[in-house]
Amino acid sequence: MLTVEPAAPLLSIRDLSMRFSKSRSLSDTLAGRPRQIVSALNGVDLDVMPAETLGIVGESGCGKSTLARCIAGLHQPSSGDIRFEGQSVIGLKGASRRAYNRRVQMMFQDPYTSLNPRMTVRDTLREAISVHHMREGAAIDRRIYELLDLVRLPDGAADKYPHEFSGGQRQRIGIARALSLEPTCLVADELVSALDVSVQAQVVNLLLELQDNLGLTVLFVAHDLRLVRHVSHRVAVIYLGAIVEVGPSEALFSRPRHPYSQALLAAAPSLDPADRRRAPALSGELPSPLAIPPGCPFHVRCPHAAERCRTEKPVLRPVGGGMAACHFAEAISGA
Ligand SMILES: Nc1ncnc2c1ncn2[C@@H]1O[C@H](COP(=O)(O)OP(=O)(O)OP(=O)(O)O)[C@@H](O)[C@H]1O
Repeated sequence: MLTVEPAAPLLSIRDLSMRFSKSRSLSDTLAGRPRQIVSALNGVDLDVMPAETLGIVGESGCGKSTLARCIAGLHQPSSGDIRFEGQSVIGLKGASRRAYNRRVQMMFQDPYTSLNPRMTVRDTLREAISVHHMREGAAIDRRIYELLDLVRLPDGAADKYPHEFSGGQRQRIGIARALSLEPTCLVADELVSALDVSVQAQVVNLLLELQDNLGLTVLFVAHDLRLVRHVSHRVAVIYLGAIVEVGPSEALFSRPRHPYSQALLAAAPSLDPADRRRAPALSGELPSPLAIPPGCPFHVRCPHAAERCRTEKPVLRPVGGGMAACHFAEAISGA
């Protein structure tokens, strides 16, 4: 019988932690108080499959951007491993670091701040293409028009400056610049949250089309759960710097297994009212990442917390068709 091997992950993240040391106020310094440590990521385990769109959701301050930046090589994690096509990328230097940086491209909320206002689109794209020696001579100009076509901008856009474009068009230029390096993976951190809703849909649909046509892997970090549901094949839910649930998008949105995912979805005004009836919306404040609760980090806000949750940290384990880090996931989600 023919057996089909499951595809190997493009990115494999294991026990990834990122600690920042908080800058001290003058009075703390004078009093000789030590610097405080912010645990932005606390043992993230996550696989990202080739050509999938993986949504990353969680409350503000849960560590979404820090995770995105670690994956894109903009932060050096404090511990743990990130493997790309099976090879660790931690501590990469020189040509191998440049090759990784080319293949994993980060895109930001406001490309205006990352586009040089004194450079035309042509110069911006030419610079990106030349730095990585992707093309030479006349092939660079041909590639510039190809890229503009890919992001649905007219040829005339090449000789304009960033301020001559709308927010949505600038976001397209940001995407074209990322694509100019022929990446394997795009990391989109709140890519469209600064845009009007109608423009958001256009940019997101363009991203979906490119993802499909070019076989890109996309990490889609966003607050807007409806948007995440629309674009993602799978979704990872992050809480206080750890993944608490990951699974196929439709399954996760229709039947979340972790009480945090249940509460997060219940709190989202835009989702199906049937989802909202499932669980009470989030209560209490997000604990400070300076002092993460022991045991299950969610127990202080969890309506189902039991004694075990206060002492024993749950591991991410298979539940239903996905994974959840809750001792009682089956009982509370009726699995
Ligand atoms: N450079 C830094 N120095 C100190 N603390 C940081 C730094 N970057 C992030 N943090 C802290 O790490 C935690 C996680 O931040 P992060 O920006 O990753 O969260 P987030 O989920 O992306 O939030 P948001 O949705 O608001 O962007 C927060 O407490 C934040 O204050």
